[in-house]
Amino acid sequence: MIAQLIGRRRLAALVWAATAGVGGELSALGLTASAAWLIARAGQQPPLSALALAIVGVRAFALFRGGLRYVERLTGHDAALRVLADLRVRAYEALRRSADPSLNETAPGGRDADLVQRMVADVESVQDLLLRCLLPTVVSWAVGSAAVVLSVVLLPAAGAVLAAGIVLAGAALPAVAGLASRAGARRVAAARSDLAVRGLDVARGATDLAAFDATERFVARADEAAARLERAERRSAVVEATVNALGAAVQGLTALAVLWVARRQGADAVPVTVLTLTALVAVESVLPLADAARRFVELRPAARRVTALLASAPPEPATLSGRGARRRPVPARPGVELVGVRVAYGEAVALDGVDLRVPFGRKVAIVGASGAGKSTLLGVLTGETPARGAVLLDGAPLDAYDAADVRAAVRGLTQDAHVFAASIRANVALARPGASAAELEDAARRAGLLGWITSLPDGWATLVANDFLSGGQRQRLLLARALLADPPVLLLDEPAEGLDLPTADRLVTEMLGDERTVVLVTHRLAPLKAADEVVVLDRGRVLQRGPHDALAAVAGPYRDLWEAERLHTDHSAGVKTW
Ligand SMILES: Nc1ncnc2c1ncn2[C@@H]1O[C@H](COP(=O)(O)OP(=O)(O)OP(=O)(O)O)[C@@H](O)[C@H]1O
Repeated sequence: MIAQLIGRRRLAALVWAATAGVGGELSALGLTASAAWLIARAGQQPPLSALALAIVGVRAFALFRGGLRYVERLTGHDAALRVLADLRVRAYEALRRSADPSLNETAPGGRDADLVQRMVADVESVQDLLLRCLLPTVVSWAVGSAAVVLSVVLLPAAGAVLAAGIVLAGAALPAVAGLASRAGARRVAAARSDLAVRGLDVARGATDLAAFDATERFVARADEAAARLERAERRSAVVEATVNALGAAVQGLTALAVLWVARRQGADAVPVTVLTLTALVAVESVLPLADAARRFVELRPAARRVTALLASAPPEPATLSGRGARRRPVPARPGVELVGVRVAYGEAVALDGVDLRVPFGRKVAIVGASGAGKSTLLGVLTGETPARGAVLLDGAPLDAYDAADVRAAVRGLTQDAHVFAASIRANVALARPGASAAELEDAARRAGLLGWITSLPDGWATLVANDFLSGGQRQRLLLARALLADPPVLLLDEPAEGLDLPTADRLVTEMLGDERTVVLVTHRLAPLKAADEVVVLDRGRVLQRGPHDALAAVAGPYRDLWEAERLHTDHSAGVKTW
């Protein structure tokens, strides 16, 4: 897993960093051992010349320790950042290929912003995996082993004791820390998500809670979740502190045991001092492994997700995007077509064998109950929603074109369109940044928005955001943006949502009078007399298709919907006039 994340190009840089790290820590060990030898030997008052080598050794080790630790930090961070930079590109490419409907028809799900965000966080966490898990593990084990070898050379029995201490502190404790951390992290994550959900309920539903006198009850629920989180975090902290304390105890006991064994074996004061202090430093050098194990447990799921993403992305077909690949230009008046299109989100099937042929200039309305698959169908036409079956633009699959050209040709007002916290002008002009004032005004007028804009004190410069607008204003602003983009195939998902019925019907009728191709999703049927074809979807399947009048004339789901709408409209009109 780690080798796949690092990639062969950066392996050498990491090996350098690990070598510098091992060198730095071995110098620290050497410094302790030579200083211990120097102090113990000096106590025996030998001639100064007998200490000369040790004095040079202490100085050299001190210099090497500082220098090599610096080199390790520098090369380690440099290597980790380079690995990260490579990984970002590889992950992005893999994400793009996985989400490209033309390349991967088996993994529908769309480019979900949350998923992308999580993937960014996952990739970032690889840096910690290298710097806080991989390098410390290599360095700690190298230094621990070197200390054991040195001790065995000086006194085999002391070496055996040190080896036991190192295995305890460097393997057993990290294993316990890792297991405890996994259980603790699970408890904390569950408690944190529970608190987030309950906290959001209180914040977002404040008005409803106040109206139904339920604020206290819901705040108490959130308090309970906060207390649970606190308990879970305290428990994790206790486990962590216990592991740290055990580490310190193992370090002290190992040094004492080495001292005892060395004395019992009748060793001289000098080797006893060297062995004891070496044991102290050697066990200390493996203590960070407990923290590395905890972090590894935290980071492993993210690393697995990144590895799986890199492994799962289909290879880029050379004919489509290889260097110099020639893509078809999108004609000015393209038709669109779906053949046997199927989209599934896990077990749930959103579209099931849908065929739809829309020659240029045709106006098609998609109707059906909530969840029937209408928005999914629009997503498939733009190429945003991966699908099985064929999605054709001017008779050729979408992957025969540049993705940007497809986006420019087939677009409009979709359900996930967003109003940015910016001026009205910036929001509308997003579709065509170079648009003239006249073009902006024309789009706003057609969307029924111009009157409102000119009535505002700051006009086009008025700052807006998703939350500041009424449903109807928001929809018209997004429609103005879609109209300014002026695509040959215009997709409209409930463009008149939030408007009063006469305005809504007028607006939709006007949209259906355009010269371009229009694919419209709507719950309102009255204006569909102006459509060439109405497609009735039910649970992802086409139930009926044909012109409005023909469908309304025969018994079936469309006539039921139409009669229900007429009844409702007549009733509303009656209530109003009465
Ligand atoms: N990103 C998604 N992940 C999982 N399921 C999804 C996703 N998007 C849509 N679905 C499911 O696919 C089905 C079709 O959804 P779609 O949004 O296309 O319906 P719709 O006809 O546009 O509904 P509405 O009229 O309520 O907007 C629904 O069952 C929905 O729950």
